[in-house]
Amino acid sequence: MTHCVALLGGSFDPVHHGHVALADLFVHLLHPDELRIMPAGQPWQKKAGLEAGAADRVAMLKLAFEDAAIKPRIDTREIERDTPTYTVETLRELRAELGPDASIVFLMGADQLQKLDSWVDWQDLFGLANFGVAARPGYELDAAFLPPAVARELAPRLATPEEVRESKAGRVCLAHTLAVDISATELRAALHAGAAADATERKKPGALLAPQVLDYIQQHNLYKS
Ligand SMILES: Nc1ncnc2c1ncn2[C@@H]1O[C@H](COP(=O)(O)OP(=O)(O)OP(=O)(O)O)[C@@H](O)[C@H]1O
Ligand SMILES: O=C(O)c1ccc[n+]([C@@H]2O[C@H](COP(=O)([O-])O)[C@@H](O)[C@H]2O)c1
Repeated sequence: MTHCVALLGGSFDPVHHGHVALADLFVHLLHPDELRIMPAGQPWQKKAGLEAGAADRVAMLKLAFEDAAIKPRIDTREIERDTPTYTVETLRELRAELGPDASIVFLMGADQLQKLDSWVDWQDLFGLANFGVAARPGYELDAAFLPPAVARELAPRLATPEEVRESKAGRVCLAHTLAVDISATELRAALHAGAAADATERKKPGALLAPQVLDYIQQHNLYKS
């Protein structure tokens, strides 16, 4: 059986139930040998920058995934790099480390697929890894709603989870069943609003992330002011 590594990259500012559900879904679909979580160092498309520091984002990831079906390795290489975070660079490194035969599956939500053609050297990504893309409320997975260049690139690559698991790169599995309407943007806003959130229609932070992560945020005074 092919050695399979599922990889979830993200800003995780902070990690929330949507991230854990996305990773869990693909662990169940792919049965990977390894799950890696890769916090971005300098996610260049997030123009406003990140609010929490790298050490806090890593600490929160460890807490959020402590009960996961497969205990992930938190891979900090993108944080240690002092240049903007380009996935193509990370996947080149990983391919060199894992060898030509490993199945690498980069996981993402539908919002990222919608703008995949804005990623640096995006067409090279398919030579390096497979992709597992999950539905996300507010974003379409259907080809008719994707940028035409992305839809064209995807069409011949669509595959079942079993095919992706046994393929080293170039295949894409779409998972339509995820429906977690949570974003870190909304979560940061709820945390900043604090007690005021109780008096509004806003969802409470406790509904959006793991209790141990919320405790960490409160103990370390993150997302205040
Ligand atoms: N609710 C969700 N459902 C499906 N995928 C998600 C969800 N939230 C995040 N993801 C995916 O997880 C990865 C990392 O996301 P990220 O850390 O940027 O969180 P975010 O909630 O999108 O953050 P922000 O609101 O700050 O943009 C991305 O591939 C993103 O598509
Ligand atoms: O390589 C790129 O140009 C690129 C552009 C946008 C996003 N990404 C990656 O996609 C993942 C999710 O990004 P984000 O912004 O939703 O946290 C994370 O691993 C980013 O490094 C990568």
